[in-house]
Amino acid sequence: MPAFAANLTMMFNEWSFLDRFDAAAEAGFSAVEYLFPYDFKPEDIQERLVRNGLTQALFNMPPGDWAAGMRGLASLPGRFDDVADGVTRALVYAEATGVKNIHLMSGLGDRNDQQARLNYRRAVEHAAERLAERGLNLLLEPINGRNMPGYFLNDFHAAAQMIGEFGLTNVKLQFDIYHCQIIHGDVTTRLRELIPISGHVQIASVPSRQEPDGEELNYPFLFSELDRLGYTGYVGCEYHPRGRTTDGLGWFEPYKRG
Ligand SMILES: O=C(O)C(=O)[C@@H](O)CO
Ligand SMILES: [Mg+2]
Repeated sequence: MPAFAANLTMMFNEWSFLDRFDAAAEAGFSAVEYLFPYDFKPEDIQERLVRNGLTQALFNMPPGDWAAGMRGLASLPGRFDDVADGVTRALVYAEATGVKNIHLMSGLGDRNDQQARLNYRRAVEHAAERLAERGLNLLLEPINGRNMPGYFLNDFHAAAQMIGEFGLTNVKLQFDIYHCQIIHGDVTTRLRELIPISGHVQIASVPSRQEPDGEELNYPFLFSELDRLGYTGYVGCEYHPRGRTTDGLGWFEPYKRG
């Protein structure tokens, strides 16, 4: 049975950010993830994790100016020093939270542009080396172009090929099933191919990106498939609740912490 992490950027928005940890634990989650911790003190996040017996499953490196439309810096020209600073900042939060997986967003750009590919490779290699010193994984996530137009890493096959070329044991795929269904479809086949190189899985219904309890994908089947494939990482619930978060947790009943 998969272990689920509540995504506190999207779920439990009825509470302030720090109170979402308490609400997720109360709802039966044993782990949490979110996009960015950087507006909060590491020790305050640590206190909420410890108080609630929660595992920190994942967060992202600083993405640049999100409000201005930046979606990561790794493939961008002239931003290597900012990527390196972001790794330093993320590691402070890794130390406080005990997280084992950190996602490096690629940024917007053309994956066929040779210079962008070189920038990306340099950023990934730098971040991966520094994370490896602490026994952490660096995750790379393909994101669909409808949600993030112009995103550099917008294809699962290209991501897998790059991960193979980089050849770094702590660089892994972040397999967001929602994005995979939109980009490629044939999700079960992709899981069978790519779970061996994946360090984290995320879920949402398609097309609404709401609770994983209907629409295009049969999640109970996919959860069993993850078990059959021997996946032991977390499954991040990266969805927008239709209404109150707790009202939409019927799908989670069989999986919740007792
Ligand atoms: O958008 C997604 O999907 C994510 O997982 C976020 O972390 C943005 O990268
Ligand atoms: Mg995702």
